[in-house]
Amino acid sequence: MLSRLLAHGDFLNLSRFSPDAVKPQTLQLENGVHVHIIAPGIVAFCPQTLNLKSKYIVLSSGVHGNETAPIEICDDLVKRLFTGSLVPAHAVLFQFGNLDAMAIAKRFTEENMNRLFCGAHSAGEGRVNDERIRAKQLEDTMAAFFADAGDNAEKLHYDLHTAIRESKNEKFAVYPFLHGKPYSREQLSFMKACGVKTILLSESATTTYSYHSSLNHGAHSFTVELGKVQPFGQNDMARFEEARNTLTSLVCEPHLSLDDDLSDMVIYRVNQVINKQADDFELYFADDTPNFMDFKQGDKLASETGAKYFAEQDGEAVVFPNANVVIGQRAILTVVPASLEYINV
Ligand SMILES: O=C(O)CCC(=O)N[C@@H](CCC(=O)O)C(=O)O
Ligand SMILES: [Zn+2]
Repeated sequence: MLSRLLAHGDFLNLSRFSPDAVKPQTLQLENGVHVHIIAPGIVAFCPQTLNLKSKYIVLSSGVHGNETAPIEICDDLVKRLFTGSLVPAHAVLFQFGNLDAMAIAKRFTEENMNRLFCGAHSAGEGRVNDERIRAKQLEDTMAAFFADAGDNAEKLHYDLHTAIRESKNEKFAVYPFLHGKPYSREQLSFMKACGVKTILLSESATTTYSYHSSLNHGAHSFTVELGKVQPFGQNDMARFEEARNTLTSLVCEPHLSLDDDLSDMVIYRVNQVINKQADDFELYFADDTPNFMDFKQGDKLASETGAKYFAEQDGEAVVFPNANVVIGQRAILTVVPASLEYINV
């Protein structure tokens, strides 16, 4: 395994197709970088020396198995770190989330992993499926990684996804609920440098991975949506060049110079979180309606036995509409325009 990893860095392929060969171990590359192989799909790289300015960065991808563009970006970074063509300036943990779902090119095998964080993996019936077990492993390995950071180091978590449908704003990020903590102007600049100029303020508690790391580790965290679901190898990676370059700089440059001009950022806040309550939940717009399609006040958005849902304001837009979620889960978010002043940055 080692010779293959050092020659090609194909950690993701090994993890996917020969997981038993991926044994936990720490090695040191010729350039002095320490590599901690933690489990299939989970690996950390640490520079030979860390200092008070070192960042602790978690890049998770593939929490949904068919969201391939970010998996390909992270696979490429991991390959270049293993083979020494990139040298990290900060500690970075890569987590390729749902290896089983990648194998079947599906969002998940049994249960949506991105609803299983903040300990939800162990609630109710407990860790009864592979997604629940893996969500706990992702949480545990993140906790161990951030524990090394101590209290003062900057902790970052970008949970990289792609949307199921087209989006009017192709790249966007969900800023998890901060419970009154300040929003970060620097983080918005970082998103902009990634080509992500649309930000959606969640403003409520969830059990997503980015909310978990924000709440429980005080990390600067985002769910980042890069384009639309495509099979492996079929992404137009040119569309994600800014994200790829900026993530590379984040990992490899001691200090990032970011453009502080946020005037072209588009900020939305969530207005309605519509959870599915009945089997007959139905959307009232076309299947190919893109994310951020806006409606007029009073337009009917969805219905199900016992409830009808309407746009409450002119310009209210839908994000992540999905009638096929399980009962109790989010079937639509609606968002309304907000501003930088609204979040005081
Ligand atoms: O396109 C969709 O419907 C879903 C894309 C996706 O996986 N989005 C994340 C967002 C998580 C968040 O709200 O922070 C998800 O639904 O898990
Ligand atoms: Zn996703």
